[in-house]
Amino acid sequence: MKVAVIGTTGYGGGELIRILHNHPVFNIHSIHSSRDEMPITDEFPHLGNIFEDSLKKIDTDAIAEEADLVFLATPSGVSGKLAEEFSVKDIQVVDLSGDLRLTNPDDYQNWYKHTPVKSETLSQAVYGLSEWNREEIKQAKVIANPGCYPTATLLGLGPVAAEGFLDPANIIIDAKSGVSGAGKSLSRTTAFSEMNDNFKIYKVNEHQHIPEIEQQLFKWDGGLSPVTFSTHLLPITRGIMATIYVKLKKEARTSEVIELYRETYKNHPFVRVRKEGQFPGVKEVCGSNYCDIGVHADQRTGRLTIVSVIDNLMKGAAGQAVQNANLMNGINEKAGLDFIPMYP
Ligand SMILES: NC(=O)C1=CN([C@@H]2O[C@H](COP(=O)(O)OP(=O)(O)OC[C@H]3O[C@@H](n4cnc5c(N)ncnc54)[C@H](OP(=O)(O)O)[C@@H]3O)[C@@H](O)[C@H]2O)C=CC1
Ligand SMILES: CC(=O)N[C@@H](CCC(=O)OP(=O)(O)O)C(=O)O
Repeated sequence: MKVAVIGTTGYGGGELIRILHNHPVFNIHSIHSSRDEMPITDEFPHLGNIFEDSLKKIDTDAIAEEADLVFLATPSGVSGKLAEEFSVKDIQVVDLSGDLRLTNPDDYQNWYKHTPVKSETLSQAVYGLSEWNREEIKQAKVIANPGCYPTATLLGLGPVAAEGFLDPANIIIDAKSGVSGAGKSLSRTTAFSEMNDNFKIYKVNEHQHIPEIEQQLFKWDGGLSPVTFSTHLLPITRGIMATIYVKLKKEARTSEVIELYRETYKNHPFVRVRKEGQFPGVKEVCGSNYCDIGVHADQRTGRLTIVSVIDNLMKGAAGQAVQNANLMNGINEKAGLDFIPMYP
């Protein structure tokens, strides 16, 4: 199958090339940029002698005519416009941005401060949380690939939320991300001297991933209340850790919760649940599509601590995008993604 990538020169786009280069079914047919045509190696020298195609202009008619599937690794605001054009053409779309994730356009306007996409496009988009929406993804033509923080958070909360076990008003998500989560554009916050040897909270109670997390949580359990969600910048390149504190409606032992998580994810190869007493670190998933989860039920406070880690560029972006493209096309979910994490 022929695939095209737009936004190829970004971190998510670069990661798509790394995955797709070895994919058994998808062939990279064309790569695109909003800038002048140039070899991809001018932007990404690490691809030298491996993948040296030239970037082409973004012509949506030509792309849809030649390719079977397009990945949009473009910023919010840009992706939505492209998705509107592609959604009426004969091509599958996987969008890595936040433009198609929120079903309520007012939420999108409020949290992203951009004009929402047309309702005809939005209604085609299926939320691509692969482990929880598999059957819908298999039928989809347009995928809204989940955000990096929502992926870690929702995979961590899913088993207890979907069973209706959560005490509604006590959900606190303390999340931390590596700097590549912010993309490659220069900014004061991500400058070396600001970020190195530092640890900062940002977008306090106003992060754009809050409505995305709540949208899925409320789908699992309509009785839940708004969540507290905090984001921090870690002085590392890749990785997200979401440490989640919840209360369950009835007391449970750690071993019982682990059993629930293992049962829930038993047919999902990319989620690994740690044994009692063990918790994952971000390095244990780095460069891979895995989400690793550890849990502990504190008998003293009655709270459950859930720790969920992913690589933001893989399971949090390009990896899950390819996983969804696999599902959409009836290909083995692990195709192109069967990497052992880079360790140490
Ligand atoms: N980084 C991460 O961990 C995650 C990112 N995402 C989302 O994935 C998308 C890509 O993120 P990321 O790769 O980090 O971002 P980057 O900033 O690293 O790259 C984005 C790319 O988009 C292209 N672009 C910018 N403006 C335009 C435009 N007007 N028209 C067409 N293309 C444009 C640029 O390529 P060029 O200049 O060549 O056109 C740029 O390289 C974003 O929507 C982001 O929110 C989602 C989950 C995690
Ligand atoms: C570390 C860091 O800055 N991360 C970014 C993630 C942005 C992102 O992925 O944006 P959408 O999913 O909304 O498109 C942030 O917190 O805004």
